Amino acid sequence: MSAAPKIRCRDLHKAFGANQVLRGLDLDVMPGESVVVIGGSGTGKSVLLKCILNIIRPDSGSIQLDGQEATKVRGRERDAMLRRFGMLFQNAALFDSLPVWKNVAFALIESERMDRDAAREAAEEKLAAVGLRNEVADLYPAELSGGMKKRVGLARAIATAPEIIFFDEPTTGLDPIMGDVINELILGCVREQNVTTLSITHDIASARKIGHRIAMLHQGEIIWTGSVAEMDATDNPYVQQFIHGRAEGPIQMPVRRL
Ligand SMILES: Nc1ncnc2c1ncn2[C@@H]1O[C@H](COP(=O)(O)OP(=O)(O)OP(=O)(O)O)[C@@H](O)[C@H]1O
Repeated sequence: MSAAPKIRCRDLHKAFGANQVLRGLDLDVMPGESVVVIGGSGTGKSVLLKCILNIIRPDSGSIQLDGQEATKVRGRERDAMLRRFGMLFQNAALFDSLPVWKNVAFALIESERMDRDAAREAAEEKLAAVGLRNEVADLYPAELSGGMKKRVGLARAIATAPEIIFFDEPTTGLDPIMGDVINELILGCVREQNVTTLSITHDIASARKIGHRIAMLHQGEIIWTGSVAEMDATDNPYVQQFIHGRAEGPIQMPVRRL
């Protein structure tokens, strides 16, 4: 691994009104590294991804991609930056009105102006890479199971051969076996395409499998980071509570007692 991070976040702050979500967040993701951000519901994991994707503008702080400040780019420069990313959304976010192959080839057709035949061929190749047969190419998203939708979402995320892929809850809503199939596919993509990935998940089994490094987000900051083995060995009470899913501990969930 080279010494310069692919993604470098420093002292990120983001509030929505009185709700201080990010409060001085620092995070580095090295080239070819797979980092998984864990943390409770509403801690700001999605806000962090959206800040890096330049969908939400942080109030202050810096986000650098290969050393280039990402928070300031606008217009075409921003579009060019976004094209370097692939994204697998939590609900796969497929276009219901388009057949599977057009969903997969969407960016190839729209941004890269690939002709129809070449785009179809590329889509079928990516579908095969995620274990889906050609017959699926002409189906519509409504005809797919949740696991198939995730695979199609993954095929779309890798279609443009991005340098960085974001995975937003890649296994949520899937049974453990299909969840593991998706984890394996993610690992395969990371290995074969040498991409850098940043994932957010509640699923500790998934984090263990796909993460070279785990980063725990709590109260707007990354409070702990380390390998899976270090996560298991740490006596950090926040990490321990989270990975063991205990209600009791330093992390207080805002629940109303009846
Ligand atoms: N566009 C927005 N406008 C106002 N508040 C927002 C907006 N986006 C997020 N928030 C708030 O920011 C906080 C963090 O939300 P976020 O979606 O990042 O949480 P999360 O860690 O991804 O949670 P989960 O694991 O439940 O998906 C929440 O309190 C949420 O209400």
